[in-house]
Amino acid sequence: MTFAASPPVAPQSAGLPPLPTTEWRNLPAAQQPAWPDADATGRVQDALSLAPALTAPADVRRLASALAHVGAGRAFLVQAGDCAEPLGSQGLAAVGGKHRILGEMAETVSQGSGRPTVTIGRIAGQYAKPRSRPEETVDGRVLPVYRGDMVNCHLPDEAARVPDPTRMLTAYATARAVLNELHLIAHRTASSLVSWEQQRGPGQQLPTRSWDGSLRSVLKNYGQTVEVAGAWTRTGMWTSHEALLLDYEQCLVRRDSHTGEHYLLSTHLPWIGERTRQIDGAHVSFLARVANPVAVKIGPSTRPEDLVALCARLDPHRRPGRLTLITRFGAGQVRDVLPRLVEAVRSAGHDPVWVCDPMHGNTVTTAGGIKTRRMSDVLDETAGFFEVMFRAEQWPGGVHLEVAGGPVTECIGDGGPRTEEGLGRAYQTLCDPRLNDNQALLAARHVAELLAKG
Ligand SMILES: O=C[C@H](O)[C@H](O)COP(=O)(O)O
Ligand SMILES: C=C(OP(=O)(O)O)C(=O)O
Ligand SMILES: [Mn+2]
Repeated sequence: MTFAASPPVAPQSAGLPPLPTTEWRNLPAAQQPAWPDADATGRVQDALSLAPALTAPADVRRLASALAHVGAGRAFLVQAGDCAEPLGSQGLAAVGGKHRILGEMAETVSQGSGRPTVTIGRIAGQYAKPRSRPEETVDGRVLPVYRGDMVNCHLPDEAARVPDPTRMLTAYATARAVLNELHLIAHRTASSLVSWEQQRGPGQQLPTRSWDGSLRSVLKNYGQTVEVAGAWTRTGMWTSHEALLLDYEQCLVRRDSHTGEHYLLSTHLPWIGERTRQIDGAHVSFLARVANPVAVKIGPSTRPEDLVALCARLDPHRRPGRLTLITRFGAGQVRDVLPRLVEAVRSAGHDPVWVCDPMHGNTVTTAGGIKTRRMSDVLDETAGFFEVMFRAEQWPGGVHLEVAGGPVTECIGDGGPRTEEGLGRAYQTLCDPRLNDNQALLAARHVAELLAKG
């Protein structure tokens, strides 16, 4: 049996408010840049609106179906990648490392859970960043803050920090190239898996991970090898990013002529960030209207009644796989804050996918001004999330991590620098500190153990 053969998930958009509409343009939109030239921005938007979609509705629906299986406790989700992806050749060069580490993490988790792992990258679109403050001081100079490569440049220079709308075109082109690279990697991996499959001797274990997200690869709990080659012909992982920059995202909404639904085809899974999840804000209004599965980050200040309102707005028909809640409370708060939110959501009759982001509630700044995270906090918040979920008899659906896919030194602790002094060796992130390969696998093993225990 395969997930592909499972009953199809009902169209996500049945009963959703219609598109196209510009309603969200009249609503407050937090964290948007002030483009200096409205005409230039308009020309970029015209070009983007005519450009080919980056993802396909059928693939987006397949992800919704996979997430429905996660929600039902039949699979686990690993979502990971850069905090802020770089544009251009640098972005492209990072794809192989990301694909490799996500695959290894998924395999590790599957071995612990005995379940398939749905693998989603923070990739091919994670180019815009919300920030805590509009300005920062670098070497005594006050500068507008870096807002992601799609908006401005990270270099500490006044001119470089001016928002440039043509960056949206470069972002689109980079996302396209990254997706193409993911397809090529998936094809290569498919061929080698098929030949390995043909040569393998009796009793040899098949891999359990499902790189392509279709969950049709070799799944312990789902019977025999099924159409391995067919299953590996897509991207190798699903894509996701924070749908932050509405001037870009709204240009990539397309109507699916088969179903009449409107999809945001800049990605498979768009999410709303902690800083833009206002119930009456533009981001919620926008994503409430698209047929993709959607996610929302929720921080420690989330009130149960606000979360229930968000669930009602984003998933009024309570469709399996439609809504993912990504919790990011910090190791010190997860055990206090999460139980009431889980209870409120359950009592309101919603059944979202619950995912733990043990990174964003645990960011600290060193005395020298470097942003970092401690592995001990990352592992502790993950453990707290599992404890709370198991106690509430809810499936802990997945983890959401920032990983580099290389030997960076951005987070302190096991598998990386022991102290702050070691951070400078290979601190390369454009925004938040990411796990290196050792730390990412450590986090995956930790999850595997927690799953096996639970
Ligand atoms: O993830 C990226 C966010 O932009 C980040 O966590 C906020 O970072 P800041 O506090 O440095 O602005
Ligand atoms: C900004 C981010 O997260 P959050 O919205 O949870 O702060 C992020 O995921 O990079
Ligand atoms: Mn981040």
